[in-house]
Amino acid sequence: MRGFSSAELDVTDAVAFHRVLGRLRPDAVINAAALGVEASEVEPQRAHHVNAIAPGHMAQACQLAGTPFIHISTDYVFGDVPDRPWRESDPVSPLNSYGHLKAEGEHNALAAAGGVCICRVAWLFGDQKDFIARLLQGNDDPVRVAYDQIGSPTPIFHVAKRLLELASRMVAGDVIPEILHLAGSPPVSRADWVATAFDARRRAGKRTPKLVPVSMSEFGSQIPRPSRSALDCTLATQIFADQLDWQELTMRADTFSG
Ligand SMILES: NC(=O)C1=CN([C@@H]2O[C@H](COP(=O)(O)OP(=O)(O)OC[C@H]3O[C@@H](n4cnc5c(N)ncnc54)[C@H](OP(=O)(O)O)[C@@H]3O)[C@@H](O)[C@H]2O)C=CC1
Ligand SMILES: Cc1cn([C@H]2C[C@H](O)[C@@H](COP(=O)(O)OP(=O)(O)O[C@H]3O[C@@H](C)C(=O)[C@@H](O)[C@H]3O)O2)c(=O)[nH]c1=O
Repeated sequence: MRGFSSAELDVTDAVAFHRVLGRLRPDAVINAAALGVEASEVEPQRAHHVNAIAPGHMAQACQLAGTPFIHISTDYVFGDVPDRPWRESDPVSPLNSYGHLKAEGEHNALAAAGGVCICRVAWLFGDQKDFIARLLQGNDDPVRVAYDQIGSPTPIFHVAKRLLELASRMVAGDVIPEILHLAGSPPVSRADWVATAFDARRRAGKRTPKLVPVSMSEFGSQIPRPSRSALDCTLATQIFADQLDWQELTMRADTFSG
């Protein structure tokens, strides 16, 4: 497996991508490059190139080379409406620039080529830079966490393994859905997710701040976020034996630093 930083390969540079593809002849390409929620508001043009345009030309180049292409997308392509987890077949309904650009990136990748799988993940954790790790690295005590944002926390290393397995299956010629939800189950509020981690840390005798559940509106962010973006991952259980469980890893005291 070979990973690239943006300095080694700028995904917005179609010629450079084509050259690397020709030189390395990879079995498959997984594109995780993106600008996040804040950056997509602050640097809209760069975000448009990375999040929306690049997936299209990468998919096209991969198809020409006969290389399966997996593109990582997000729960934030969805908005607020249904009171159930979002299915792959639901139309996108993004609320912020990041969500709009990621939705455009999905569309461009699928329009450009076959041999593409869009994998939507959500609320990634387990790299010591995630939401809970950041709460623990800060000095706030108590920490205030939204009880009214419901989503699908997704363990990074477990989802990475599934992405590699998916890539192998695409290489083997298996039929894979064009869009696949690969996120943690069951749906949970941000506050309950954090409470699960904090309760386990407390039991393990680790320093743990007090948790105060608050509403999303208390953060007064200028950037709208979906209050219900949990992903229905039923389709993935037809490919992988079980669901991705966020609870076990959230309760492991060494998952989050601090
Ligand atoms: N974090 C989360 O909770 C979620 C993330 N996702 C998706 O997962 C993927 C990874 O997100 P996350 O780990 O949060 O993001 P990070 O911001 O941690 O990483 C994004 C990566 O994109 C790279 N990148 C940015 N611009 C370019 C470019 N022009 N060319 C090449 N690489 C570039 C960066 O490389 P470098 O550092 O070298 O500049 C960085 O490694 C994204 O597609 C995101 O949309 C989806 C749902 C949830
Ligand atoms: C700082 C803070 C935020 N919040 C809430 C407000 C808001 O709803 C949310 C914002 O947290 P974050 O900044 O981690 O979340 P955000 O940038 O919205 O996270 C997203 O990242 C992108 C890349 C994705 O694709 C999404 O799946 C999701 O993981 O958390 C709290 O509850 N407590 C806090 O102390």
